[in-house]
Amino acid sequence: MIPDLILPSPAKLNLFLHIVGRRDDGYHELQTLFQFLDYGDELSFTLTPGEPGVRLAEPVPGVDDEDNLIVRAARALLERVGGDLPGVTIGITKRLPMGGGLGGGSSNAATTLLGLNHLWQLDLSTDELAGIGLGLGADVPVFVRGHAAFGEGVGETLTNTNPPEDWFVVLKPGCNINTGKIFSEQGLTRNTPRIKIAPAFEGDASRYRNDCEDVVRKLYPEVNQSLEWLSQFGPARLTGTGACIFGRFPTESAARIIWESKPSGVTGFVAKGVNKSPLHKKLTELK
Ligand SMILES: C[C@](O)(CO)[C@H](O)COP(=O)(O)OP(=O)(O)OC[C@H]1O[C@@H](n2ccc(N)nc2=O)[C@H](O)[C@@H]1O
Ligand SMILES: Nc1ncnc2c1ncn2[C@@H]1O[C@H](COP(=O)(O)OP(=O)(O)OP(=O)(O)O)[C@@H](O)[C@H]1O
Repeated sequence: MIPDLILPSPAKLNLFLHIVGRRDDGYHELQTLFQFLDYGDELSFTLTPGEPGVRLAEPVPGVDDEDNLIVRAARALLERVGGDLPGVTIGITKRLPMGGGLGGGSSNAATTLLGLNHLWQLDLSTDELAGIGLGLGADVPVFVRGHAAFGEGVGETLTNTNPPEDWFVVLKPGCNINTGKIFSEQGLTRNTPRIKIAPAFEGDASRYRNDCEDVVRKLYPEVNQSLEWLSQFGPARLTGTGACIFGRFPTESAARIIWESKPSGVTGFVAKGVNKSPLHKKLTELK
């Protein structure tokens, strides 16, 4: 069957990630710089008027359909709008590693919210969709809003910004990292001084860091080794709570030269940093 809509579900990088405090409910307050990559998963939406409800064309390996953020996003939207809507089957081409710090699941949730808002002609505002998204995960709102941003709170307070659109080598060390585990580590830095103004770009690499990096390096030697290798060519950093790491390069060819020389067995990809999400670019083209 030909899908009614095919949309990208891009990755994000945390160009830096500072932990500046902890809320009473245990969640950590962050200051982070989000940028999108022109690389990610793809979702396809096929309306099934004779068959109500939401279903996945195929399960994502290792994730129960009921827990899948795509299904949870669609159900949250249905709950918000009620009414009699045509059913939908959602297919996924998964390229982003799970537990990689690239926000794959969160991005899938955002693409589902925006895709169904479009297909079902719901006309919900971005604020409403970001609000529904926040209920699904802290990283969902930035994917719903679709612009590179300085994130505060748990990532829901977003100020648009325009970091340079450099090229990145993203490496996936051979381990999956559970976000909750890293945030519960005793040795985590939790008191980085707050930055007062949203940085226009990342600037001086030594001033901004990923506060999860030291803990992750100690717990996962694979991440430590990959960071040591990539940092030979310039500053290399962890995204989110890992496991992926990235190095930035001014041109595609510079990034590809490093990519071609990576140690055998290391996976990952080369992608461009973009300040407008590929999802929003596609939706604008459709309008
Ligand atoms: C690390 C980031 O990727 C940075 O963009 C995000 O903050 C993580 O967001 P996420 O994947 O949506 O994380 P969640 O699935 O909501 O959180 C998993 C667990 O990590 C802990 N957690 C998460 C985010 C946060 N700001 N503080 C936390 O302490 C909580 O124990 C939570 O139960
Ligand atoms: N559609 C989905 N795609 C990927 N993971 C999903 C999905 N739905 C639910 N999950 C669950 O979410 C977990 C985190 O996956 P995700 O790909 O978002 O990790 P991540 O890149 O580390 O995210 P973050 O950067 O937000 O911490 C997975 O281990 C999986 O159990």
